[in-house]
Amino acid sequence: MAYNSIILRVEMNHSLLHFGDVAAAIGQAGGDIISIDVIRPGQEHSVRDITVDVTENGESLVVESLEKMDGLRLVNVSDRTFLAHLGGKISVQPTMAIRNRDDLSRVYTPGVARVSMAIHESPDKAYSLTIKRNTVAVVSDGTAVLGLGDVGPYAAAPVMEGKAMLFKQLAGVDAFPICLDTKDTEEIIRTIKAIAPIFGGINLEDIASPRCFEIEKRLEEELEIPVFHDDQHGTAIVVIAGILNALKVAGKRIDQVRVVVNGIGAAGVSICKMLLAAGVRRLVPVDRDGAIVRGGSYEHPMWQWLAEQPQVEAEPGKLSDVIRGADIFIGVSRGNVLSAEDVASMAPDRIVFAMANPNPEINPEVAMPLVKVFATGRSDYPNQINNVLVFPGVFRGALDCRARRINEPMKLAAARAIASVVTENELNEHYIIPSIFNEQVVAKVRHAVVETAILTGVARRTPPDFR
Ligand SMILES: NC(=O)C1=CN([C@@H]2O[C@H](COP(=O)(O)OP(=O)(O)OC[C@H]3O[C@@H](n4cnc5c(N)ncnc54)[C@H](O)[C@@H]3O)[C@@H](O)[C@H]2O)C=CC1
Ligand SMILES: CC(=O)C(=O)O
Ligand SMILES: [Mg+2]
Repeated sequence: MAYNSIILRVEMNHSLLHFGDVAAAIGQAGGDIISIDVIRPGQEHSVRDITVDVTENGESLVVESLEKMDGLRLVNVSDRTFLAHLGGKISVQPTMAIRNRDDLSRVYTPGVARVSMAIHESPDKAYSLTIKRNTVAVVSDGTAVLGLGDVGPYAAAPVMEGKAMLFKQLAGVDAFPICLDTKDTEEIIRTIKAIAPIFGGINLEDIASPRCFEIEKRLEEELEIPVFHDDQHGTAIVVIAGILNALKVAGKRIDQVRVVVNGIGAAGVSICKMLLAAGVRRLVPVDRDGAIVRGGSYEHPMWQWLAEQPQVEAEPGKLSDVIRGADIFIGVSRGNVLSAEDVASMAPDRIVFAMANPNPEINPEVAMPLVKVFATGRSDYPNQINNVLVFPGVFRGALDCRARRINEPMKLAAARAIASVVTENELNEHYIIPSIFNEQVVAKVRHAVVETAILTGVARRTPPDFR
């Protein structure tokens, strides 16, 4: 069950009610009291902040029940999630203070001019003398934000700020959100190329398909820094990591399972490609109109590519037809598109990854009793399959070895590294993927990425710990 956390500021008249009455009313309305802070004590009146977890639609029930109470005034209701966003979630900090004119003349004019000329003469020095070596742009046009769809660049910003926080906290990478007010492929490419000089890497985020494929391909060809579409490759890498471990739990082999991938957009295409590279022999890609079949003809270039792969099944049908007998369902589509009957029709010891955000393809409470292994993209259930396990370590590694690009062997190595964090002894149906707070994740992904970049010749520098 998903929860929101709210803070209720209440003023109580003690001649008419006690705190126990208020706590009971909150409990009866479905709220779970987490903490109580006395803001203003008093014999006759007091003011308290009560922090309460409520179900996604439960806030109004709690508020209504308190509003009905004699002797209680509800001063304010605040949502802790919104409070965490006030003023945005990141800021820029200088690396030194400017305390006097001497400092000023070194970090700014006239001293800075010598540094500019040094970079002008030798552009590579941008890596040692500017923020380039540790800075990534998180770029979105706001057209496929989580599973919310085309909500625009302003609404995309909180998600991109969140990604920037995670880059910094988990991997020490300085990431900056760039939300573009254009949906034009050429303009997006031109803009990213124009801002690239200050960045050591480009993380594309929540850009709708199919334009995301062209944007990434062109930028990879035309820029000398790594470009990585997180929703495609970050997601595919973490899915492969999860599948490798889930198959061990289910006692199945990757070359023997039948896999249904629902939602063949940015994430779905990349997942399908990586599943094929990892050895899947029976694949059923499904989008809104049903299965994408071998031999079919499609306008979408990546669907056409899928239709030409020998491992893709030729049988047409809607999701509820083609899911019958499948060993694995991977959803990267929309919330609530998979029914309990669909899941029950799959093969025994089935694996379901329902990864649409924020609402998975099926309610976890409904699905969990029906499957061997269940995972979502969310942090409030076991087995969080989320690309946050990937992008911090991948960019840490790519920046440290100054990789020109992030190639397929580097992605597969990252997936294996994530899977390896869960040891054979620890592995079980509720623990197939490590937590994002497990410190080994970034370290192992970084190591795998650097090692493979060096082996495949895309590294332009060998980090000291690899010499
Ligand atoms: N857990 C994680 O780490 C990640 C989760 N996601 C989630 O996956 C979903 C898709 O993300 P993207 O690929 O970036 O979006 P996208 O917009 O590129 O692709 C979504 C695809 O789903 C299809 N679709 C929509 N409704 C469908 C239905 N009822 N049945 C079958 N297909 C349907 C669309 O036609 C489209 O092809 C979103 O909910 C997103 O939040 C995406 C990336 C990472
Ligand atoms: C996690 C993520 O990147 C998404 O849901 O779009
Ligand atoms: Mg995303």
